[in-house]
Amino acid sequence: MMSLPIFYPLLDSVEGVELAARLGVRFAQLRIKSGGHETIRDNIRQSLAIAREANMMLVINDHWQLAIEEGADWVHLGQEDLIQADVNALRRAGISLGISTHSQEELERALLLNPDYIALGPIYPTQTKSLTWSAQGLGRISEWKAQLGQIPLCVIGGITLERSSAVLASGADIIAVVSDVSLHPDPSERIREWLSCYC
Ligand SMILES: Cc1ncc(COP(=O)(O)OP(=O)(O)O)c(N)n1
Ligand SMILES: Cc1ncsc1CCOP(=O)(O)O
Ligand SMILES: [Mg+2]
Repeated sequence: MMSLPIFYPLLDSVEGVELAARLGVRFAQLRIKSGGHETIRDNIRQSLAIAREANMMLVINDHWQLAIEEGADWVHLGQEDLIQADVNALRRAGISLGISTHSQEELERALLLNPDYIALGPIYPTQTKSLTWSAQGLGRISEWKAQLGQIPLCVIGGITLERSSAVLASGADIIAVVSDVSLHPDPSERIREWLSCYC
């Protein structure tokens, strides 16, 4: 299993992808939650072109069909996305797959799909997404890690640079962040700070 970068920002626009690529981020996600089909396609196409040029791995969230059509290398799917998704079609297209999990049952279901990373969240309370799951806490990270073998463990939810050492010490391999970058008064500076800790 390939080793993936620690810092994994989730971005909601082509501009965000452009900024991350320019600053040297190596692994990022395009997470667009609204907009028409063709607008989303256009955003995916532009973002993939920017990422390719910068040699940045870009994960497409949710839009697995567009990801196949636009030649993406990575897709992230949640449990509800998996109900509709054709994972075999993703595999035939050579696409690597990250899957969200929040419970033991979801983890067992996700592992059957041979994922390229497993995400666990929310580790801490988050304002970014309304979830029925409460904060998992650091103990769950170690529990997940013990079951994953070589599969990288990505953690998400309320994680800040200040909390990063604790989640890594608990067994996380990858740290996904939204608001620690997007709500920072200076997102470029925050990305630089993350990269100075985890290049
Ligand atoms: C790295 C990572 N982890 C979790 C998620 C959440 O996926 P999902 O549960 O499908 O929710 P949405 O992001 O689609 O709202 C993620 N996108 N990335
Ligand atoms: C999409 C998602 N899935 C679980 S928590 C979360 C949001 C993470 O955002 P933040 O880093 O701002 O807490
Ligand atoms: Mg989703």
